[in-house]
Amino acid sequence: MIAILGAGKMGEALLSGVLRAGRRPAELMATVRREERGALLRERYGVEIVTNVEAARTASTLVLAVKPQDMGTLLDEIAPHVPSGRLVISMAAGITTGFVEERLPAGVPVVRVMSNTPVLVDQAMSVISPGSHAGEEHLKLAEELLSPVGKVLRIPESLQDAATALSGSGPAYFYYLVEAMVDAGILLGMPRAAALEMVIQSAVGAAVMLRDSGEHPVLLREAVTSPGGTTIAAIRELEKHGVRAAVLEAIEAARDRGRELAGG
Ligand SMILES: NC(=O)C1=CN([C@@H]2O[C@H](COP(=O)(O)OP(=O)(O)OC[C@H]3O[C@@H](n4cnc5c(N)ncnc54)[C@H](O)[C@@H]3O)[C@@H](O)[C@H]2O)C=CC1
Ligand SMILES: O=C(O)[C@@H]1CCC=N1
Repeated sequence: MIAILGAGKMGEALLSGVLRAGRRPAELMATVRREERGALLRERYGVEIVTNVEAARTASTLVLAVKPQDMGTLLDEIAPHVPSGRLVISMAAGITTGFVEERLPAGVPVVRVMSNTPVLVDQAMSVISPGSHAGEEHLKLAEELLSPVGKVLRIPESLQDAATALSGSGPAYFYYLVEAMVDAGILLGMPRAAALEMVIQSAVGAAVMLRDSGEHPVLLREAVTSPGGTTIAAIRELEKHGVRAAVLEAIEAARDRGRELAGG
């Protein structure tokens, strides 16, 4: 039995993905804060909605999907009810396995995961790290849970905040770029719907080429950039406005914010 504690955006996305991957609703349970949310999840997925304490007592795998700021309260609530041998998977940004371990009974295996919203379309990037009591079998269980909804990569926990900044938040940066490009289309007099279609298809085409060609992104960009042509005129402006430096600083800021989150 897998329990998702705090089934909000990420928790629901994982729940739906696990069901798409073939698990039965009877193998899953979820917890929520608001009753209406529970009713909606029960109706949408047919899963049982239980209390955090019931989930902790019953499920063999507990997936903690509340916001980092709510993690301490949730752990204090479930700690007396988590029997040994349970696997605890934490999905929260910034929360270390040490933070979880010190609030749970000694020896509980904890795996830290950073996934992202493309879980919803089975294209997530999930990076996982073991806590001090998690072994190969626990990492395998986490991989089993996450691989049907995307790629899974093992990394040392020291890189988790960087992964959060890169791939956890990553989809937001691409959406932001798409928004800005559509605005540029509007500036140039393009109807919004047409601009959006062009930008989305260019993004999908570029993403599929990146994933499937095996070519380095620099080579793919160079192939678009004709001598004396249009693309280099745009690239010159991007360089002039320090877009690359802005990306480096933005992702570093996201990493630093992740480091602060466990502190509240
Ligand atoms: N949104 C994103 O793109 C990503 C989020 N994350 C992480 O996933 C976690 C969840 O994020 P979201 O799904 O975006 O947040 P969310 O706010 O949509 O979901 C959290 C849910 O937990 C519920 N909750 C809070 N305390 C509770 C408690 N004590 N018992 C039961 N339910 C409780 C809330 O009512 C809410 O529905 C966060 O820790 C975040 O850092 C990770 C990767 C990407
Ligand atoms: O913005 C956040 O804090 C969460 C973590 C990664 C993506 N969203």
